[in-house]
Amino acid sequence: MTSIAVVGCGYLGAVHAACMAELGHEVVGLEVDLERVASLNDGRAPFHEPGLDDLLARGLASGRLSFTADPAAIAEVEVAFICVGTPQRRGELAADVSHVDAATATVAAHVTRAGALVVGKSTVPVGTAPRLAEELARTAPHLELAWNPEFLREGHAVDDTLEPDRLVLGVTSERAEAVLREVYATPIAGGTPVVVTDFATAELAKVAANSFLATKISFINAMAELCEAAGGDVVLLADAIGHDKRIGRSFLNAGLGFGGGCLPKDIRAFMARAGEVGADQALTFLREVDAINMRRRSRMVDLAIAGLGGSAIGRRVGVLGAAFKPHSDDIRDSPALNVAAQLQLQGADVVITDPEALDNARRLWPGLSYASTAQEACEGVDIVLLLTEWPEYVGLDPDELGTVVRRRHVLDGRNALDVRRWQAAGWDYRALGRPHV
Ligand SMILES: NC(=O)C1=CN([C@@H]2O[C@H](COP(=O)(O)OP(=O)(O)OC[C@H]3O[C@@H](n4cnc5c(N)ncnc54)[C@H](O)[C@@H]3O)[C@@H](O)[C@H]2O)C=CC1
Ligand SMILES: O=C(O)[C@H]1O[C@H](OP(=O)(O)OP(=O)(O)OC[C@H]2O[C@@H](n3ccc(=O)[nH]c3=O)[C@H](O)[C@@H]2O)[C@H](O)[C@@H](O)[C@@H]1O
Repeated sequence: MTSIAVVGCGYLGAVHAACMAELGHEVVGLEVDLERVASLNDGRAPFHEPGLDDLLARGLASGRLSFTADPAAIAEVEVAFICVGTPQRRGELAADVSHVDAATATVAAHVTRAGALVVGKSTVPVGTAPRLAEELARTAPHLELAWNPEFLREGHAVDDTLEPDRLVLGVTSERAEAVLREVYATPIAGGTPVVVTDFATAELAKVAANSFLATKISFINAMAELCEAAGGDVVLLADAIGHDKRIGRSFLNAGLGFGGGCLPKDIRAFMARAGEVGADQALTFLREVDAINMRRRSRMVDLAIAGLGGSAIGRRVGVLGAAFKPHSDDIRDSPALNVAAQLQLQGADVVITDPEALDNARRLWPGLSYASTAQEACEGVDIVLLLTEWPEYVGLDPDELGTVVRRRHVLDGRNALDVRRWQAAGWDYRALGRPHV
């Protein structure tokens, strides 16, 4: 059992803290947001993440898990994970690492145990770890730094943490590696591969992985543009190339593209950092990845307006989905909300529904209208837009929904609906990258 602090208990840190307790460690989560602390100590995840409430309940009941805003509580820990946010800086591509700096300073000031390991998990620009290590050497020489980037997906965060595809340990000593191998003894014993690296490789592995995933999505969305121009079907195209084991079918789902709190900001921060370290040309392709991705949102708006007869003014639009992807209530850079807001700005009366993200959406876009069910959102609408492929929307009965709409016209922004079924129910079905379905 290792005594652990997790600093920053958002989407990453709350899951990490609960999972570390599940693995048998003694964990204190340090979080500046008092509401978040109270909710976590009550066993209620402050956001939607499948399985997290159960884990919190077990951890709290075991007495091995607690949350606090008081940094004095982390004095005796052996390992302090840094899990605070690294958002895009306003008006720039680069990441804002000020929270990481502040969290590291808090750990330096409060962890007193000699030899304790400070472990960065936040996604940072390459070069951050050596800078923080120097800072610690000056301010808290009794502490050592390691970098252990996190690859979990929202919506699958618990499983991804307990059984990760791999662990990347950026370390500068055998002792640091040994401490981290002890922390992750259970997944390692279960077969999780471990890649031990220097700091730079560990930091780069994270943004390289997200850049690759973003590139894969934009590649298939570029093919969708081609299909729209040349008459192909991007879903069949993805199947056709995805059967090639060297390519693989995952992350080839064409549609509205990627959003969320990570892929968009990470590729931008990576481009900005490449310039700073003198590799100006290396990542210019990511600009195109970003541009292809953003073009899908405009294309969706154009298709919707075309479906409304050329103007959105005074027309009613029902939107299924607000979260950036299913199984999450995260609306950071949500393609669905972006499209909904653009249509509203063009004069449509847009009503949005989502099983988990409505409260977050209301806070960010109070000017849009919201409904708690698909039927309510689609009451009297001229067009239905599927923008987040929640299973409950994919499984909707087109006959039943057809009774509440004004026109049976659906735009599938995620290529997720059963085309034949919707067409058989008399719906005019349109999708991105499938001009002839
Ligand atoms: N959300 C995700 O699925 C993943 C996120 N990441 C990375 O993890 C980092 C965190 O991301 P999220 O959890 O999504 O962000 P978040 O914004 O949900 O959570 C950050 C939390 O840190 C707290 N915080 C800020 N400064 C603090 C301080 N000095 N002391 C204590 N708490 C503090 C905030 O109040 C907030 O609750 C980012 O670098 C992100 O790129 C990596 C993998 C997955
Ligand atoms: O750094 C992070 O925070 C995380 O970012 C992503 O995870 P996440 O943002 O939770 O979601 P993804 O499942 O990657 O989906 C991202 C976006 O891409 C879209 N997407 C995904 C797959 C696909 O084929 N097509 C597609 O448009 C999704 O709808 C969503 O908007 C990565 O998958 C994680 O490995 C990483 O840890």
